[in-house]
Amino acid sequence: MDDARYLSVAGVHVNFGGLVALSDLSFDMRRGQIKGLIGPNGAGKSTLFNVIAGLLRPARGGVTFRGQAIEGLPPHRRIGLGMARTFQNLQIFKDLSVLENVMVGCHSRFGSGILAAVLRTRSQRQEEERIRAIAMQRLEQLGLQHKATARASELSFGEAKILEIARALAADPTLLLLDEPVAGVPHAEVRHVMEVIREINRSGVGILLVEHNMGFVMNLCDDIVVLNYGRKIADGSAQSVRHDPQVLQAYLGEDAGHA
Ligand SMILES: Nc1ncnc2c1ncn2[C@@H]1O[C@H](COP(=O)(O)OP(=O)(O)OP(=O)(O)O)[C@@H](O)[C@H]1O
Repeated sequence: MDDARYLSVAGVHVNFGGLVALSDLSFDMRRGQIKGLIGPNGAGKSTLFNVIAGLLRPARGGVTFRGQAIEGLPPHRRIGLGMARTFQNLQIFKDLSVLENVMVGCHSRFGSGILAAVLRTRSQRQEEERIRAIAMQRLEQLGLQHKATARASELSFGEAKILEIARALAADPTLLLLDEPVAGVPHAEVRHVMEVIREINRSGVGILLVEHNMGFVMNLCDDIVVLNYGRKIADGSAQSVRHDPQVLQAYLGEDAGHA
């Protein structure tokens, strides 16, 4: 397998009726890197994310992950290959405990059949204990273990976002897709979320994230892909992207539009 093309998007084209959402979109992601996906509103970021995660099939083009073509593969099969994701809007179970929320994420890795669930066999109980232990490990890794028995609804917004990341991590991915990890997170908690993501990355997990918070993206990401009107207009380090005339134009143009 080619580490430089751990994830590879090639010539992806998506249209919704007459609207072209992604046009001949290509980029590669190295194994273990943190890559950001940015662009003005409507640029195609969510569409691209959904193509990579398997919620949307491109009209043309393909996606390979760890050398394997995955377009057409449903999301749960991608999890099996080592790809997990979080969502733009919080998708936690507020009435479950923090630990139980993470345990839900582990179930994509394990799975005694439905009969075992009904009979609650010995092997199922053992499996549940294993899942509980793994979920607890994830909480410890992300510094949320002290909240394990709290209801998810009691968490701060930043902690809830971290809980969602912990749940995705429970599937033991090698690539984590984060959809706006600090959207709505109060300024005071943003740095903490950034540290958590860095820590996950240090443990060997690659991160691809969509985010509007520019300071967050510039600080955190090794590389950044910039989209505008469904096309890639830049792909490189924060330093190079920050000064790219096309990128400046895309954002300034948008500001001018809102003025
Ligand atoms: N299901 C859909 N049906 C029709 N048009 C859609 C659909 N999803 C997205 N679009 C359109 O495709 C384009 C790209 O949308 P997308 O949501 O991918 O952009 P984005 O960069 O994620 O935007 P934002 O930053 O606002 O979330 C937009 O013009 C949007 O209106």
